[in-house]
Amino acid sequence: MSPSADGNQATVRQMLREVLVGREDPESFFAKCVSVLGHLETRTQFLSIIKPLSTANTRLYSVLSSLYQEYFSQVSEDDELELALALSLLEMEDHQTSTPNQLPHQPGVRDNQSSVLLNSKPKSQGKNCTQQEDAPGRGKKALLAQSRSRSKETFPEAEAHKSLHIESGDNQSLGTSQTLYVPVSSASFTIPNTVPKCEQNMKEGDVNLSVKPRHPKNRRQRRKAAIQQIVGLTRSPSAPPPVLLWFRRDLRLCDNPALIRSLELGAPVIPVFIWSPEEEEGPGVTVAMGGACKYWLHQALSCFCASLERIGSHLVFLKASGEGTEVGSSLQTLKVLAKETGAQTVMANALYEPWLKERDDVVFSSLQKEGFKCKMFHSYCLRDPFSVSTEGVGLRGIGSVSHFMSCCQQNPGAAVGVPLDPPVSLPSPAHWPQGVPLNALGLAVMPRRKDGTIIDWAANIRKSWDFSEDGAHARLEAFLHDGVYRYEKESGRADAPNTSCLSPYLHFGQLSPRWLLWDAKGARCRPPKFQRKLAWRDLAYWQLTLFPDLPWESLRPPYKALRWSTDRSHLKAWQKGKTGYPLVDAAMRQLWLTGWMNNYMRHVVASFLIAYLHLPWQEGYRWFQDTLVDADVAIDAMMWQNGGMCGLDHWNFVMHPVDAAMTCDPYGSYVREWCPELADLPDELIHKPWKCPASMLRRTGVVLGQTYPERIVTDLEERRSKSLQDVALVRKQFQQYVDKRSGCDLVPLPKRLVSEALGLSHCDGVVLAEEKQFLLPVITRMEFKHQLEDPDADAASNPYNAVLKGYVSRKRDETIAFLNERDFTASVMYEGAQRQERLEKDYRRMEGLHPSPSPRRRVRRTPTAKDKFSIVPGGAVASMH
Ligand SMILES: Cc1cc2nc3c(=O)[nH]c(=O)nc-3n(C[C@H](O)[C@H](O)[C@H](O)COP(=O)(O)OP(=O)(O)OC[C@H]3O[C@@H](n4cnc5c(N)ncnc54)[C@H](O)[C@@H]3O)c2cc1C
Repeated sequence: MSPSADGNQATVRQMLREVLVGREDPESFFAKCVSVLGHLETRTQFLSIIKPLSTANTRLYSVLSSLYQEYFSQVSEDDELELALALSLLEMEDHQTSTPNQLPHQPGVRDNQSSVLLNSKPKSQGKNCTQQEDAPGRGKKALLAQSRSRSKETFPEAEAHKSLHIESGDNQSLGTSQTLYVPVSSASFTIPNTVPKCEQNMKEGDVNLSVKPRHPKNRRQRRKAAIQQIVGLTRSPSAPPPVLLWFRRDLRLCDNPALIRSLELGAPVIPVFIWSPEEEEGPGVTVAMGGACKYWLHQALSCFCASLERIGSHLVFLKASGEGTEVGSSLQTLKVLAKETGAQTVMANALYEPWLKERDDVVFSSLQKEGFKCKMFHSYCLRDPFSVSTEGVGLRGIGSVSHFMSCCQQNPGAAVGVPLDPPVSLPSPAHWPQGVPLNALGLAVMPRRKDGTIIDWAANIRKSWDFSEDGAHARLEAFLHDGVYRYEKESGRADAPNTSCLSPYLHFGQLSPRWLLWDAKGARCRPPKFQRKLAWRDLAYWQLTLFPDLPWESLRPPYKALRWSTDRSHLKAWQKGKTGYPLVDAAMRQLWLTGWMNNYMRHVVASFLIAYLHLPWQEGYRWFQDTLVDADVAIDAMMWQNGGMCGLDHWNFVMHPVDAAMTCDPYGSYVREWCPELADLPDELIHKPWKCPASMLRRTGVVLGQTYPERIVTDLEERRSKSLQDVALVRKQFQQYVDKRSGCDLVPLPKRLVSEALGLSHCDGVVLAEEKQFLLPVITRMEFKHQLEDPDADAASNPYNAVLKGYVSRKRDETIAFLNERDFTASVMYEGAQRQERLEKDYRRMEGLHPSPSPRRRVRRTPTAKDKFSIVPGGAVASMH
């Protein structure tokens, strides 16, 4: 086959995708196919091009093959030409017949909508058609081309909205066939709020304008009826039952596999959102949906419903219902909905919180038992966390992003694939089920004061964000044009928007990680550090699937016994941004007012809570879950566990509340924005107002303890030492969880990882039966290892003191950036070399040979510290009965 033929076929395949997503109708597709491939090639290749549909979408396949059969079974050239003519003129036909007088006036049809369409009819329409009718002597391709360009000219709204064809009527002669344009994004579809849900169907009523066929047995008519079924917009009793498209945290049109797949079924689609707080919350203390998140969800649902309305559909809101006193469940609600609508298929995109996955498994298996077809798609993470395996990589370094990426590289699983385009229309059911108004879900209920006035705590959040999918794409675009250029080195800056601010959109699935990855890869500036952030996100979900208790239980057993402070006043001060440390306060106020702060600031406030206030990490987690608009159980819990010293990956640093400002807010503008009472202090003192001379405070109107709080703790060094000593104490107390050889903490492994480590299949019963606990040495902060040797030493004398001092951290950032430059390949090669060394060492030991001198290695840590301990332990699994 020639390259150009290859290219043509690729074009045709691309066009076929448009048919699948409803952007093109089968007849136009076939006509274009003949035009692109030519008569002969269409005859020989068409059937093989559409062959995949014979299993994937049988209805579309049969329509296309009947189009093909019909076209090529025409014996006479005249017939062929007539068919081509008919195909090419489909867009003209409606204007011949759909005049107001000719339209049967059906109940429920809103004239104002149809009139928009009808008014746009060109005056010269009759003439155009006559010209077409005069054309039989001309070439088929020319005719098609001419017809297309004319229809664009005369019906610009059709082109603009990529209209669907809703066809009906006898096509024997051009004068009697009918095609109605259904604009999918025009104002003519706006439904007044006052129209009840059932009447909102009337927008679908436009479709009903189609005239009943006069010769139903006519061959072409039958074919068109089939097409109508494919597009799913007919109201005939034989229309396929609707599909329930269950939206959860995938509130988007772009790159939504469940949405596209349900469209491909060719049935009406009923998008539904079910609010079930009990299911969402799961076991333990997840605070899965805090106040800020619920508010975002409310707004996002409202925006998404509007997006669906623009493509001729809408979102049905439901509160989970139960039977009798039973707590409302999604399963029950779906069953009721299926009964009401006659739906036999349910589709959704998967969620990975273990309790939600369990709920989904129960829902789908129970529906399947009752004869429903159910399909779950994967799109929330780049990689399905349940499919990530440590096989071939081992457990060494588990918890770090490099280890996780190694696992993904070694066990690639399903390809990430190409993002899917959004559909331009969504077929609606004949009858919409009765939902509840969005407000009834109670997601954005504001408290009231005693006097009845509303406390609108979300006013600033509203000002700070655009909650729509378009808003997500606008942010992404803005970031890829600007912030991305500074991301590699300056993403820690609090005073400049150098990060993407996409986290809430990713959390609610308004932007898919795959879409983000593709755009980031396609951008002119492609910092590996940014792309690795998506791996961090996946890593968090992987950890949550392995350790479902992640949001409330410390992974390292000894740390559960740590002595924490119970000082509620300190906690309150931290939450309200009144600690007396301007950098911490600015961040906490930004969080309260906008629902967000950048990653660096999250580290600063987390370090302050844990290392200096000695408050348990769970308090920080819970506050974040309630106040962040991107609050994400998996990421938040992983980060707070790491910050709280008990996660898989110890942070090997502690942020100092003043020194950190040298990196993230060197000129004090961030503090000035969020703590305006300090705005007049000079740059060099704005982060430590307690050092200001009294005269300066007077001049700038700052009264410590009045206009700005006094520091709630002043003995920072002592508090750090105390924190270290507490850790040393519990590590001594629970020695069985400390690896004697390396000094690393030992973490009990979940069964899934044990099976992988032992090379067993996941469901192998042997490991489960033996009831053994397997312990793995994990990344451990170097200063803790040293402290174990000298438990009473103070933090300052610890050579591995983890506190970052201003510019040292920037240097560290640069070191890491430098290492990251080689990106993943480098770390994989490094890991590979290390594995090789280990094998060699084991071999020598077994053979009784002298150990070979170890080669010099690059160590990934703060360059100033001496390299006595390695933070990454060996990966041997020990077992305890
Ligand atoms: C204590 C603490 C708690 C956190 N809690 C959350 C949370 O609840 N929800 C949340 O989305 N992020 C959380 N993060 C991670 C990170 O701070 C935010 O994802 C980031 O600040 C969001 O801003 P951005 O979109 O501009 O990020 P960018 O730097 O532009 O990164 C792009 C995306 O990558 C992902 N990402 C970035 N950093 C991380 C990370 N460390 N771990 C996992 N994914 C990451 C996010 O989805 C983010 O939107 C937390 C970090 C800390 C230190």
